[in-house]
Amino acid sequence: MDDTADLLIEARWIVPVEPAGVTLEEHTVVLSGERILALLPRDEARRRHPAARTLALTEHVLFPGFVNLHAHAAMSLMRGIADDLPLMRWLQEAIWPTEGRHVSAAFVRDGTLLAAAEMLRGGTTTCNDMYFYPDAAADAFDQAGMRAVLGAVVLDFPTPYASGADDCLRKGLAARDRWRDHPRIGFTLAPHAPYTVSDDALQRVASLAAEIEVPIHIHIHETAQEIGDSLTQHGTRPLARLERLGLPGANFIGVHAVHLDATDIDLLAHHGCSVAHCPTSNMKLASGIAPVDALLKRGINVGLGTDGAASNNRLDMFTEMRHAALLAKVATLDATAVPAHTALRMATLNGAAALGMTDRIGSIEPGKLADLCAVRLGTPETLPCFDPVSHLVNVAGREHVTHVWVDGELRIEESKSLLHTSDRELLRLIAVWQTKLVT
Ligand SMILES: CSC[C@H]1O[C@@H](n2cnc3c(O)ncnc32)[C@H](O)[C@@H]1O
Ligand SMILES: [Zn+2]
Repeated sequence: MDDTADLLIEARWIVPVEPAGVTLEEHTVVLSGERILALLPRDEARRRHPAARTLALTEHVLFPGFVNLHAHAAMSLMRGIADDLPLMRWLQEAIWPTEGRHVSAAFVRDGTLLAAAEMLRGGTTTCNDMYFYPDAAADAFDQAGMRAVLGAVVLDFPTPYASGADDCLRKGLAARDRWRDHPRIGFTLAPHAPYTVSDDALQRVASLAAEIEVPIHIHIHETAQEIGDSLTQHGTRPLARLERLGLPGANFIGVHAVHLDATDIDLLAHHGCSVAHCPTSNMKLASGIAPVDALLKRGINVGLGTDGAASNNRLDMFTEMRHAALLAKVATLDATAVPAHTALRMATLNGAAALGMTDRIGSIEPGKLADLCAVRLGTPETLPCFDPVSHLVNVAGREHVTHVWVDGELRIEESKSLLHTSDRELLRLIAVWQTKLVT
């Protein structure tokens, strides 16, 4: 690594997330190109690196960019089209028919540009996405300058994207090949859910994921109906069926994981699986409350996701942290469940861990990539501030984000987007889609 310092970011507070529980005052993050060179007391950084540019964030907290561990970015074009429905009616009566009529590579590219703009403005620097046309989504994330992990989705029925599971895998692997050397784009295998993918296809996913060394990203145990249907159709709970087919392992990201009994939790812990907790989506679709406190106490890695904007209806990791913390307290009747520093770790380092990326992102440590977010805590509604981590979860929101870096590149400056696609052009694109979707 080149050790020429380019930029000194001096902040009132720095929360590196690792080591856990540490908040540094009057420190500096030293950047060299796309990497973090050092984390030093302010005066020492100035002394050691007198030639570097300096950015003084005098009333801000600096922390690692959020890792959104589960999203369907392009669904932002369907924000608000189907509120107040439970999951299966939401999918079958509203979402799948709309997807059937409108989803195309252009839809995914434009919808993902919209989502990336929203996520970056809210401090999210990495998105673990799952949607049709991952190649088009990768294009959009690349253009926005975000880091993304795209799911090579697998569904066992025909969609506008593919004729079935084999076609999905062929297209997903081709997309992965095209993006193989890109520094900010990665891939997972993403079977949609146990109830939409056959045993044969799931087995193929398990062996392929081991062969090409990518994570498996799948919705699991989202509703009580999913468990009941699986027992009727397969004679087992969904996770037990996936275990029989060889899917759970350290590379397994189970999304939602709401309806878990003791054997399910044992299984997740035994195989070293991760869970993507989506508290807002789980509340909005009335799916239930995931037993996050119990999962964390069993040592299971739990990250946070927004799900898509059609079931949330925002892509806002501040909201997810707050909902995760509050839901855990109300579910356990224990006010100590999911304290603020745990919620922040779930939204950053735990997401990176689920994706196998802790060597690169998720915390502010020398050698890691400079994916960073600054939040201003100097406004009347954020003062006084005794603990900036408590404020990030309980007080601040995405409206307080001022600066966001991805790979050391400034993407949001003084709350203004520096995106490749101008705000005006993006709004024009979205207006065209809105008209199409209602006709
Ligand atoms: C295979 S692409 C993604 C597919 O999943 C649908 N979807 C979005 N949110 C959820 C959810 O919470 N549970 C299950 N399926 C979901 C989306 O509409 C696409 O069809
Ligand atoms: Zn989802």
